[in-house]
Amino acid sequence: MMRELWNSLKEWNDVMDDFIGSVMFELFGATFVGIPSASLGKPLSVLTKMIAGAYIGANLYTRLPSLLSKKAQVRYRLTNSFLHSGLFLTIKRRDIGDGQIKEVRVFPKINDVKIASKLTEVRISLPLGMAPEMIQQREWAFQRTFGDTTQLIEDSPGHYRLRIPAALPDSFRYDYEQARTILERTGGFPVYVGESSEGPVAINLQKTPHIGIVGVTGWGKSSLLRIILNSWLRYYSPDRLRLFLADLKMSEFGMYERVPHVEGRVAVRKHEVRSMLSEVHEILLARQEMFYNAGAIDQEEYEEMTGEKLPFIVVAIDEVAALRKETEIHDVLDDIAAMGRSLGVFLILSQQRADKEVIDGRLKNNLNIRIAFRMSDELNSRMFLENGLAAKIKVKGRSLVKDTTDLLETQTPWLDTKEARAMIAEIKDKYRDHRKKPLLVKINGEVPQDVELNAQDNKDLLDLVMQLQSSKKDWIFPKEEEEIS
Ligand SMILES: Nc1ncnc2c1ncn2[C@@H]1O[C@H](COP(=O)(O)OP(=O)(O)OP(=O)(O)O)[C@@H](O)[C@H]1O
Repeated sequence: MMRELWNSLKEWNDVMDDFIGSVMFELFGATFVGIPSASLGKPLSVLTKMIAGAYIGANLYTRLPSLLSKKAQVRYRLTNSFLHSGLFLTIKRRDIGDGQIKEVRVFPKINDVKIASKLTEVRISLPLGMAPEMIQQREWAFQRTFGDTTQLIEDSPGHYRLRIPAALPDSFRYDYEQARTILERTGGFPVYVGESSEGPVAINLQKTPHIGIVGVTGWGKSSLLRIILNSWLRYYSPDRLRLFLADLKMSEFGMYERVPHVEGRVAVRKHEVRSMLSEVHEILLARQEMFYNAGAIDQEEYEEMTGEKLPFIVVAIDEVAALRKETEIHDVLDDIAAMGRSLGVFLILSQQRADKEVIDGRLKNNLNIRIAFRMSDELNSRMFLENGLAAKIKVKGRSLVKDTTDLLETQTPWLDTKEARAMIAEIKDKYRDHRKKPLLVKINGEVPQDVELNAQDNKDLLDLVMQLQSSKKDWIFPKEEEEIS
């Protein structure tokens, strides 16, 4: 009871603070703090105070509604952050009262505040004589005031925009329709990565290829992989999407075994990953030749020229750090990272840390989409995102998504394993009789354009692939003189 009373008193006190601050701000603008009224010269003092009183009264009367508005609150909090971070110039002026020279502070000018349900934007311009670095080096102060994902953007020299995204909910359920809508709207080869305060987020992998997911254990990496894969499996047919999955923790990807979009078995041992990647490498080289022969520079152009749609190929590896000593594997990953975009082959690599002992610099540089859940410390976060914000994440499933330009705070919708399995069962059922085109069957160096397999052949081929993989052998192709019966 006492605590509640105390809390409401504190709340009231905060509101009053904000209110009084807003009044002062609205009346005197962002240009002056320190009003020199206390030291007014005797003869002028009464008169000036009367004028000031009348001015305050008139302003209060006309501006009261706007003083209580959210915009005024934003202005007040921003001015406060200018003040506390030292973002002002100190200039000398003559006091109108006593004629003495006094120091006054000149703050950046807040030109405009726009508040929408999902985003607040503030336009700021610098006063004459203020160096741009002064504001650029104080993004931290705005983040402290308005939240970690606040961004300062330079619109033109001396003119800045502060983007303040609305707060995200801590947890909400996965809704496929929401994912589908944004996948459709994004186009290319989109990946759905969660919800930001501005709505659902999808990124076109054809433009920004390869994803790195990092975060300490238990903060949402697997749950993100689940929503990425499940959204894709429902959105694409196996003729448009093929997955090569490796799960070195032997936990998350088990549920995707025998899904028609998934090639072979999920690799759980290093030698299985090696053999899986040698297959992907074959595909990479074959596509390279195929596109070259057709005179196409990438998958998009090849499809346009030939009218033939090829499947997007994704290699997803959960806990890639377990492979850090496997140079052969890393060579293939490097090749995919470097050439994969144009050939329609993409990587999703997930791990707990991002330092160079775990993932080499070249590979990391090619992971154009970086998604960080909570990270162990600022240094690690800086290495991955170029800022320390991921170490401050306090909500499970909350991540920072950085593509080549933007940094967005997102929340992964929650899809529990039971629901994910139910979705997968429906997908398996939907494609039960689907005749999947083999991704690549290399016979005597030829890549057949159209191989029709019936359901039994398809199953036999799949069983053979699985046998080969589980017997730890690499691909076996028939010798030149052998006939295929
Ligand atoms: N998007 C989310 N919304 C709500 N809760 C979540 C979300 N993501 C994760 N959690 C909570 O965090 C727990 C751990 O999540 P998850 O297994 O995805 O973490 P992880 O980073 O993959 O961990 P590990 O590396 O151990 O596999 C979940 O069981 C769930 O309770």
